Amino acid sequence: MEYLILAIAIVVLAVVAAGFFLLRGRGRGRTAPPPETSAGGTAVLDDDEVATAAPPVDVPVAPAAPEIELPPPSAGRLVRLRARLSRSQNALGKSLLALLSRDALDDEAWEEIEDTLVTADVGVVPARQIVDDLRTKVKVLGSRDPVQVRAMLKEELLGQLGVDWDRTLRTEPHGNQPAVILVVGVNGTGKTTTCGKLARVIVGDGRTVLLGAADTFRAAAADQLQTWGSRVGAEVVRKAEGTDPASVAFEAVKQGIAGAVDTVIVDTAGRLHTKTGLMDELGKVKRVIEKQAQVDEVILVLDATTGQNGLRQARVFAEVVNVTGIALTKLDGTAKGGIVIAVQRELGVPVKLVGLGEGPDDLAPFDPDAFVEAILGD
Ligand SMILES: Nc1nc2c(ncn2[C@@H]2O[C@H](COP(=O)(O)OP(=O)(O)OP(=O)(O)O)[C@@H](O)[C@H]2O)c(=O)[nH]1
Repeated sequence: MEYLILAIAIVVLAVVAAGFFLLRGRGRGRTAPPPETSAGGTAVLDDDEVATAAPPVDVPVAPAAPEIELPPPSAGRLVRLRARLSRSQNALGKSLLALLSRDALDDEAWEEIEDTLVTADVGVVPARQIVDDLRTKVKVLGSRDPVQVRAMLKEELLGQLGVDWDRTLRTEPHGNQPAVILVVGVNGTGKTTTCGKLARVIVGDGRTVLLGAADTFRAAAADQLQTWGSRVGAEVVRKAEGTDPASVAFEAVKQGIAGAVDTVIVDTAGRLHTKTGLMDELGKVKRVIEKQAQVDEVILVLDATTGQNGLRQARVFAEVVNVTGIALTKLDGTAKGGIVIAVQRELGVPVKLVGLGEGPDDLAPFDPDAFVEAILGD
């Protein structure tokens, strides 16, 4: 009996002990799990914590500095743009070659050749001279195979374009002064665009440029120039609309000297109502620049699509300022490439630059050989 009571007591004790340990174990399972971490080790906050966390702070982002572009150098530009030149001028070369290759080169054929040249804006006098020269050459040549005819025409066109002109654009600083380029021309010819493209050519050649927005007639012209300048890191000097253009030109050259810039390009207005006003203004701009530095180039911008009208404008500008070179724009938009011959003859100054499109790098130094090759095709 005593044994039975002892056994029951042991069983009761065992059950009580088991119950105690069981309850303890469950309580432990209810303790908060350790916080999870994201892959980066940052604690992931639960909803309550999110509600009490500090609100996100807007960190001010500095405006991105405009990216400075590095345009291609001047060398080889016309070769790169040759396709564009061929597209616009090839028809002229093709018809001249076809006419010159005819079996019978009678008076009628020569007249057609002359007409083709006049239609391409070569000008009446140069067209007649080209025909006379070609007639003599054909007589000397005797037989005419296509290769000979092409070589003969190339020689004649090169002679008319003038291979001996100095077409160097003086953009290099001298002494401790920058080169100064004054850009003149009627509004709409592509003057401001040419200033911007020229800045790219010079920067592409490894030099520094400052642009002077002396076309104070139109605020948009200065804005346009500013956009061109900022793309290549060129400083732009501008003043309020209506300011005396000469004061802008003066300031631009002054800053160019102070900043040891290589080249200062000054854009001018062309929209003046009287020729006298235009003369006075351009003359003053030039004189004021010359108080501090020499003007190395006066570039006249002409729109190739305006033909004889453009030549008339050219004459007016040439009377006002001593033009040292011509920038012929929009040559991609006309088949009348003969204007190069006409304008050089008219003004007695060389075409130094040609515009072949609206793209920022569609301005090239003029090279007669590449030009004639593009006209004649392969
Ligand atoms: N197709 C073609 N368009 C050109 C060329 N050069 C300039 N242009 C365009 O001609 C238009 C007139 O150019 P601007 O530079 O504004 O003319 P602007 O003479 O300076 O006139 P303002 O700015 O009023 O002084 C623009 O749409 C140019 O993109 C070129 O070589 N080919």
